[in-house]
Amino acid sequence: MTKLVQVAVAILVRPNGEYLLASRPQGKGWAGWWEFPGGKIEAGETPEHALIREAQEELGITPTQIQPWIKRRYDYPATHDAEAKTVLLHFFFVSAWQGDLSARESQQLAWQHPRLLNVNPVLPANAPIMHALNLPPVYAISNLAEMGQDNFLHALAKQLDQGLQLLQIRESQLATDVLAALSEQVLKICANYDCRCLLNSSPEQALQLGYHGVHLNSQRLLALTQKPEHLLVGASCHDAEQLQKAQVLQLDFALLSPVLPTQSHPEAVGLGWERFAELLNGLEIPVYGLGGMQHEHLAQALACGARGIAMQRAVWQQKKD
Ligand SMILES: Nc1nc2c([nH]c(=O)n2[C@H]2C[C@H](O)[C@@H](COP(=O)(O)OP(=O)(O)OP(=O)(O)O)O2)c(=O)[nH]1
Ligand SMILES: [Mg+2]
Repeated sequence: MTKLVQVAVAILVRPNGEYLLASRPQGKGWAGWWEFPGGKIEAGETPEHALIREAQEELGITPTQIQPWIKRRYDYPATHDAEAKTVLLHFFFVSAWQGDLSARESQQLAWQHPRLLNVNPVLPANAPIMHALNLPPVYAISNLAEMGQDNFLHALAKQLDQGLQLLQIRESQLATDVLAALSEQVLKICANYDCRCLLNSSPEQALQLGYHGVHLNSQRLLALTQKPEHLLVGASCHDAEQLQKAQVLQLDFALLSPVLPTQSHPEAVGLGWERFAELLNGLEIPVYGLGGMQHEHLAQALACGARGIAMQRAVWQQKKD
């Protein structure tokens, strides 16, 4: 039996979304491969303590804002420079720290833009993590029925100014020509920002209207046999089977709902955080929680292993700091 190694891993994130990777120094197994700073949890240590100690040892900094994220198990085979082992990786986001960051173990350090990874190879256990980091923590969903078009476009401009990076236009009630006109306006506004837009519709219509992506409802997901090409693809899921399907088709992400009771579906009982975390456990596809979400639920969603939260109402209200 291979041994199980518990590891604390720090994803240092700058306000602009860039995160830090480090190369594994010579003399360690998998030398030269890129990873997040971190290391083994020692006997008697909590994962948080290990995270702080490793950040001090490897980078000379003390994390001051720590957010627990995904736990991930991975079996490493034996290689020329390392024995076989199973790791349980405890990932944390670190968004603030004290001290000047420096490479204390003669490792190379590289800040990475979430969508332009320019170092390689990255440790294989981290592949799904890199996919998740391609996506921002907040996914906004349009709500013209309640807001009207003018208010929506106004609120959209405000959110883009505040850093919104992922948007779903979900307006199936609109006539085709009205949807086309709205889409043109939305895509034009978003083109000035780093925001990707998905249309909740068929892949064909999303492509035809010039969207970056398509968001599939669960019916479309269940009918799908292959991931549509040339589009970012998300799908709405409500149970384990649908999440599995989204994962098998290697979609870019899934939405899981409703996490909490919501105005949109007053008859539905929310999954609750515990069940939400259970459904995400071991899943490799990034997932957003939807249903009753407010900005302040983000930390809880991350702690359940989600990539973030999706919002159709609270996101259009002014963000609280
Ligand atoms: N730090 C870190 N380790 C990772 C990541 N992904 C991943 O699979 N691992 C694995 C590689 C190693 O098998 C294990 C970390 O152990 P390590 O040997 O680097 O631990 P350490 O920094 O405490 O170093 P050491 O002095 O004990 O050798 O976790 C990652 O992103 N960061
Ligand atoms: Mg280390």
